[in-house]
Amino acid sequence: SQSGCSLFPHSHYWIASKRIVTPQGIISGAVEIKGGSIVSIVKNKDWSGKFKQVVDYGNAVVMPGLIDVHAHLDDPGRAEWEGFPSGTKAAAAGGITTLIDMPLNNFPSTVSTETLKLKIEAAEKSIYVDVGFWGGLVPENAFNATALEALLDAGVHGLKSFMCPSGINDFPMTDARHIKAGLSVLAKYKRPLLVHSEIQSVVESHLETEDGGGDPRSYSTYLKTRPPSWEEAAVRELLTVTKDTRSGGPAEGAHLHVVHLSDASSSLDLIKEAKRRGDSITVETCPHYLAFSAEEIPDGDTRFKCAPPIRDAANKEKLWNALMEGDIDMLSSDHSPTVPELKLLNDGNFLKAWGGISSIQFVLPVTWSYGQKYGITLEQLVSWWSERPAKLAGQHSKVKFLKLSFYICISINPPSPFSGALRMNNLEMTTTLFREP
Ligand SMILES: NC(=O)N[C@H]1NC(=O)NC1=O
Ligand SMILES: [Zn+2]
Ligand SMILES: [Zn+2]
Repeated sequence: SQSGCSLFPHSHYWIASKRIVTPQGIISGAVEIKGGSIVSIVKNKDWSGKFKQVVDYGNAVVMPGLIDVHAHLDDPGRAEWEGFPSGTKAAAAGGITTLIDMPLNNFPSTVSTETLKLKIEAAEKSIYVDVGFWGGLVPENAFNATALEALLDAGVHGLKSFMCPSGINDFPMTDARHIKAGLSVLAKYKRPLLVHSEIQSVVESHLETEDGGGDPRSYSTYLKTRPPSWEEAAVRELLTVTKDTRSGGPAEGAHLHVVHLSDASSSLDLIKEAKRRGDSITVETCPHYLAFSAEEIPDGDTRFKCAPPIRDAANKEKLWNALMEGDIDMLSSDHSPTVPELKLLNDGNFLKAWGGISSIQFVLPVTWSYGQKYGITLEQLVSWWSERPAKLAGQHSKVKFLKLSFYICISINPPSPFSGALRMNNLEMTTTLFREP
C-alpha cells in the first residue's frame, strides 16, 4: 500500500552505479526511474552528464531485491514469535524486497479462504516489503478440489505441505495420496506445491524419545534423530507422484518444489534423476546449511536447531558444489523464529527446543560471505535469490528486467547515508530500496 521512493522528491531520476547487475552482465550506467517505475537501463556512455537528477552510488552494486519464497511470519495468532511489522522490517534491512509467507506457525494455519483472509488482515496493518502467501495442503482439504480452488482463486501463489509432523497441531502431515490430489488441482493453475521432505522412519523413531539415545545437550544426539534417510525416503515417495507433472502427464502444469534440502547425497541424486526424466521439480537450500556444520555446533546452543538438521562439513561442501553446478536451483531463508523461552536457551535441550532458525535479515551477507570461498558472482546471487524464486512464485513481472519492482544497492565503500549497515566479509553493506508502486 505504500508507494513512491523515499529518497528523492523527483518523479523522474536516475540511479547511477559502476556495477549494475543486468541479464546482460554487469554494466556501468544508470537505472532510469519515472513515475515510480523502472523505465530503462542506460549504459554509461549513453547518459553521463546529460541528466541532473541522479543518485550516484559510485562503485556500490545495484541489483534486484531478493525474493524469499520461504519465511514463517507467525501473524495472526503467534505474533510474539514474529509479526508482520518486525519480520518485514528485518527482510527490508537484509535486502529482501518480496517475501512469500508460509501457511503455518500462525494460528489458525492458512488452509482455507477464511484463514487466508485473517492472514491478509494481519498483514495489511503494517508491512515494509511486498508480501504474498502460500496456502496449506493438509489432509482436511487435499481431496476437496473446490476448497483448494477457492484458496487458489483467493490468491495464494501455490500450496505447501509436510511429509512429517510439522510441530504445529493444526497443520497435520500429508502422504503421497494427498500430494497427488493437490498436484492435480495445481496443474490447472500452473502453480507449485512446496514440500517439507522428511519421512519419519519407524525403525529410527525410538531415537526421538526423551533421552534421544544420548545427551540431549549434545548436537550429535539431535542429528541422529533425523538422519539423511528421512529426506531420501520423502524424495523417493514424492517422485512416485512428480512423474504426473511431465509433459503429457495427468498433472502437467503442476510443479513440485522440495524446500530446505539438507542431504546433499542420495536425496539430491534422486532429484537430479527426476529432472533428467522431465519431472517438473526444483529444490532449494538455505544459508544455515551452507554456513554451519554439525561439528561446530556448541553443546546446548539450540539456536542451531532446525529440521532437517545441519549436517557435517563434508555434506556442506557437497551442497555448495550442487549450488554452483545448478543442481540446487535457489535459496530461501526458512526463517522460522519463536520466542526465546521455547528455544530453551538455558536448558540447551536439543530434543525439546523449538526447531527453526531465525535468519531473515542475514541471508544475503551470509550467502555472499560464505560464498567467497567458492568464487560466487553477483549474477549467481541474483539467480539464486531473485530470478528463480520469482519464477517459482509466479512473479513474472519481477523477472522481466525492466519491470523489477525493487532494486537494492549494496555499498562497498563507506556506508551510504541512506540506511543501516550489515557487515559482510570485507564489505560494508547498506541496502537501500527503490520501490515501484
Ligand atoms: N513449523 C516450522 O516452522 N518448521 C520449520 N522449522 C524448521 O526447522 N524446519 C521447519 O520445517
Ligand atoms: Zn520445513
Ligand atoms: Zn519452513
